[in-house]
Amino acid sequence: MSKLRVAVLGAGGRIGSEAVRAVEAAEDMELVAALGRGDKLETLAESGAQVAVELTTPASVMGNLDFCVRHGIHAVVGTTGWTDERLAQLGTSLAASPETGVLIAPNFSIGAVLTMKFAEAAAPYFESVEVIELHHPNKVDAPSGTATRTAQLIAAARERSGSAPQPDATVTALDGARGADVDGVPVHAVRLRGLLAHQEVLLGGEGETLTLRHDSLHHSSFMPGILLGVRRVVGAPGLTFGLEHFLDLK
Ligand SMILES: NC(=O)C1=CN([C@@H]2O[C@H](COP(=O)(O)OP(=O)(O)OC[C@H]3O[C@@H](n4cnc5c(N)ncnc54)[C@H](OP(=O)(O)O)[C@@H]3O)[C@@H](O)[C@H]2O)C=CC1
Ligand SMILES: O=C(O)C1=N[C@H](C(=O)O)C[C@H](O)C1
Repeated sequence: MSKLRVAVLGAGGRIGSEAVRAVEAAEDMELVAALGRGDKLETLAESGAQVAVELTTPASVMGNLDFCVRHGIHAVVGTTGWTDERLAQLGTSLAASPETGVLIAPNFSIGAVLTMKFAEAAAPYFESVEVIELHHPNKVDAPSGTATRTAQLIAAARERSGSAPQPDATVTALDGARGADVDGVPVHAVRLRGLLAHQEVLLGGEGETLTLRHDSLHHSSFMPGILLGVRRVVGAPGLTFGLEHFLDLK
């Protein structure tokens, strides 16, 4: 069987460099390009890549994806910064290249995907829900893509089940004291030397709390998800948002 030809964009970065090693080690894949900032995207087209793994920055991702989609190169995207406007723009590009698949995964680690699922399931049963994400201090954005997605899933689940707005009688003396508001769910971002990528979902009801916590202790936690995404995206035209769609989760 021929190997999948894979390129990594952002190959010199924290997660990109780990992805390069993971693709090189995968028996069913061949690393055909490893691009950093300043490398010409034409190299990507010339490499014959079937799939590009996009792990750059929110400022670079749209241009890179536009190039990939125009050249019929499938993409597995971990880069953050997704807004409705950006997704609509990507949708327009994909409409012109309907065979091409793009997976955007706010988080590639199985534990983080499960935390999102559990939070979504639990949210309607508690009056209060807050999300705390904790990352290394070199992270470029806040809140994390994972926390934003988690809060969106929580809010949608509560809306579907007719949950009341969260109780909160606080009058804040300082802006930001209650975190960011993502669809009505408070999201707090911690940046701390020594951490990698962590998240807690705090749920509170009458006389009880439930805490869901996930810890990525090493960038290797994201690699099985990236490799799964590469294998599956070639058969999934259009946009897939969230790795859960490629997992057999009940
Ligand atoms: N979905 C997931 O599971 C995960 C997602 N992420 C996300 O991935 C992204 C990268 O994170 P991280 O590795 O920590 O960040 P880094 O800053 O370590 O890496 C980003 C890399 O991309 C390079 N780069 C920037 N622009 C381009 C470009 N146009 N073409 C090619 N390379 C480019 C940078 O080069 P230079 O240094 O020269 O600027 C840098 O080497 C972030 O958005 C992060 O949130 C991270 C971990 C897991
Ligand atoms: O920048 C990181 O490190 C991470 N970014 C992603 C995010 O913003 O959710 C995924 C993970 O949290 C690591």
